[in-house]
Amino acid sequence: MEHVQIPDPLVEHGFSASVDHMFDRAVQFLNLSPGLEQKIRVCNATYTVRFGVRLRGGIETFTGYRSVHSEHMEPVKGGIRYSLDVNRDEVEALASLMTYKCALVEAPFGGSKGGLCIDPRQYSEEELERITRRFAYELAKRDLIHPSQNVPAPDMGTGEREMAWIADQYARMNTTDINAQACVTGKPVSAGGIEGRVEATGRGVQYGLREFFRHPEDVARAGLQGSLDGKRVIVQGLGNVGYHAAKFLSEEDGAKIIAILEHDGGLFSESGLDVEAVRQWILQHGGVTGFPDALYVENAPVLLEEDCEILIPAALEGVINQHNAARIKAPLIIEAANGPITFHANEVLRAKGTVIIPDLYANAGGVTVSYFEWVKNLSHIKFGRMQRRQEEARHQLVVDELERLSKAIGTPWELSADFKSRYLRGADELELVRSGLDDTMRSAYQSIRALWHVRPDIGDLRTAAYCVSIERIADSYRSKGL
Ligand SMILES: NC(=O)c1ccc[n+]([C@@H]2O[C@H](COP(=O)([O-])OP(=O)(O)OC[C@H]3O[C@@H](n4cnc5c(N)ncnc54)[C@H](O)[C@@H]3O)[C@@H](O)[C@H]2O)c1
Repeated sequence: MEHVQIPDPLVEHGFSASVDHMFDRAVQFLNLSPGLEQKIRVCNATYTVRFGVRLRGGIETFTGYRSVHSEHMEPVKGGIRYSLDVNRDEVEALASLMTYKCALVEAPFGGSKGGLCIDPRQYSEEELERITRRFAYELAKRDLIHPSQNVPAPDMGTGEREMAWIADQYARMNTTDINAQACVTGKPVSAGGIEGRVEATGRGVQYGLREFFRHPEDVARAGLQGSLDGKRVIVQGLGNVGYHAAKFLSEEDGAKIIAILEHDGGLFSESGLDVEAVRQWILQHGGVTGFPDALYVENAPVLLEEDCEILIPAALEGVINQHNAARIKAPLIIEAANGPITFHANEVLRAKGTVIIPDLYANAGGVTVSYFEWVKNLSHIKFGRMQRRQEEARHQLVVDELERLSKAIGTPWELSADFKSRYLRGADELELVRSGLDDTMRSAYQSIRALWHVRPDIGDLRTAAYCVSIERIADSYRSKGL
């Protein structure tokens, strides 16, 4: 029994509209008052800023945004994107996805997102630093960058470098704020970041897929069987998220990356691509063109329609849409990017029985590890130091007891030095981050699949994920008030 009005394809243009339609489908299954539904759905505020920077003997004016979707928990959290396509609708859609994503993985944040209309490839590092610092200044003076109010992170076109500039800019403006480092996450480890943040979103995609493949009934719903080993995978976008996901899946799970789509074309190899070699080629040449060990396809988007078991869009939104959805052959799609499938395409794929692991779950690894980084910054203690001490103390007790028992039974023996050193060593920061991420991805998937199986009328993992998330946000409003 579904009451969702399928919008006219000719009027479904916006990214926000797509996210809202997905929200609307989910709330039908929840018992919320219309007022509360509306409160959760709408974007609270979007700030637009235009600022000038002296560059190359003249003045250049830039437009940037920071949108806050929901403050049911603070700080609000979400990346900053650098791209010429950035616009108000896009940041609002991305901010709402952040709200739902944080609730799903129980990261205690509201949702936000920012963007700057810029093609970063057109500027030198020095110019980018000046532009970034000025943008950060504009946002920070309105508390849109702030450790307890609004904490950005990397997104398309930005990374550790930009986050370090933002953190430094904020610290200079707030010299007495002892928590200044927590104003942004995704910083380099040497500047208050955390091990494992750079890989986190791609790592989360891998952990999410592993969890999916641990459930044969779920795998069967996609018409597949077995494990990730040998599965043919197509990846769109070999940036931060796509590269790490493709690398880990091929190196650690035996998946075969048969196609990579980039901004300047695509690569195809039935026997599998060497992800590291392609990445190095892109870093040196700015794109995939000319890569020697694969078939080059100029019209890359057609590769989305190739035969494979798993499709991983990890670049832009709206790439699977009303024009190509019917031709997508992959039985399983994991949305590493935000919003890669429009609402219409989602309808077509649902009807075909394609299983979609949705963005709000699939790429939540980034915000999960950002949360660890934020906590590390606020606690002013190396992440895991307390756990490590406790772990070492517990392990020492076991070793002592084993040695005491061996003497007591009169057959003295000694633990090898190798065993002792490995056993006594507490987990390091990277291990703790990875295990925390794995745990988060596993438990979030359990909560979604439980609903997917118990309520067949819900129909798909995306709707189930929205239901879990919206219900948690509603609970927060119910307990705390508006
Ligand atoms: N970085 C994170 O931690 C993070 C977290 C959650 C979600 N995401 C989402 O993941 C997606 C990718 O983000 P990222 O951080 O990897 O960005 P990125 O800038 O590191 O990489 C994006 C890649 O996509 C490629 N690309 C651009 N246009 C393309 C096109 N038309 N066709 C194919 N490839 C194209 C770029 O060349 C680049 O290699 C975005 O949707 C982002 O919102 C990122």
